[in-house]
Amino acid sequence: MNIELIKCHGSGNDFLLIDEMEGKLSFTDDERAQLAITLCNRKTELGADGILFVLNSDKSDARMRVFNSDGSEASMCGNGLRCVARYVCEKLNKEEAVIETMKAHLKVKKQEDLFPDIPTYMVEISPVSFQLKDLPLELDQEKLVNEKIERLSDHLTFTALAVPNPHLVTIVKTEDIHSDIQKNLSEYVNGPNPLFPDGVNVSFVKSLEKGAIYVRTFERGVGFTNACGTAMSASSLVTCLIGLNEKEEVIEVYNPGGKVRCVVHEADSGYWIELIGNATYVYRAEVQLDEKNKNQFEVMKKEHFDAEAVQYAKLEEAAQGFIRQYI
Ligand SMILES: N[C@H](CCC[C@H](N)C(=O)O)C(=O)O
Repeated sequence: MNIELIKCHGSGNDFLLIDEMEGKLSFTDDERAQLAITLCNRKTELGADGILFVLNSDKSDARMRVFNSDGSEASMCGNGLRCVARYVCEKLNKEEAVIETMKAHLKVKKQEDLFPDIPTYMVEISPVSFQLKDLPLELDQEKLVNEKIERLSDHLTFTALAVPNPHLVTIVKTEDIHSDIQKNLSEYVNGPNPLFPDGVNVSFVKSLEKGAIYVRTFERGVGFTNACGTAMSASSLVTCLIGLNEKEEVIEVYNPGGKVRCVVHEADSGYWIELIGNATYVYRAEVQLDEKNKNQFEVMKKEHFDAEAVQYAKLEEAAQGFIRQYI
């Protein structure tokens, strides 16, 4: 079977985008999970943090399903949704669209370039819940906002929220950003444990200055990634809750892969976050799957988007330069 795909990234969080809208391709959920495990393997010619499947939607312009590199499906992916937003808007020749995701139909919209010649999109991150049952987090309380979890740390305080995928966020000092604490804690809560039966994305956040934060995330189903869009959105909201930043104001969110912008909103229906950042194409490829062995494939063609790589490298260099002043 031949599959055409686009390797893309949002702030260095990279994905393989596969279009199932044309009807030439249609996979079962098991096949999607197996494709994610096989094609995201970084020991192959491809490799990525996950796969974005773009499908038709009865009610919206398109539908996104996201599978982590371990084959698990997530309810949401912020960086991936920006890549899907670009793909669908360009396909339908629109400046904005609505994309169906597992828990919501979300607005997406082309934005002014975040940096010269870098395709930039805004995506809506919602619904947001602080109910521990929505992660789930097994604690005998309704919410966890800036509180200790003794089993995880004797000095860190955490906030748990679903956007709607599950996030655990802690505001740390510089020394904790580079320590093994995050790796050890994240591997525990994403293995067999009494707290997070479905695992959780774990973010360590450093406040750089008013309106600027740094977020490093260990992603459920992946591990450490260059960035996690839902985590940066969740982290921005947490910094507003604890008074480091303001709702309705732009927060520059730096990460190991570059930077994005978040704006936290509070509506009658609850919080939602605007996540604004790049949607960069890396290459277009044609892959031939081995019919007999689902773990084997051959890359028949690969065409790189060289100009986009050059432009994104400039953004990344500028972001790293800013970060180095603080961390
Ligand atoms: N690993 C996440 C899904 C991908 C989210 C991330 N890549 C983003 O940009 O939000 C989870 O299992 O909840």
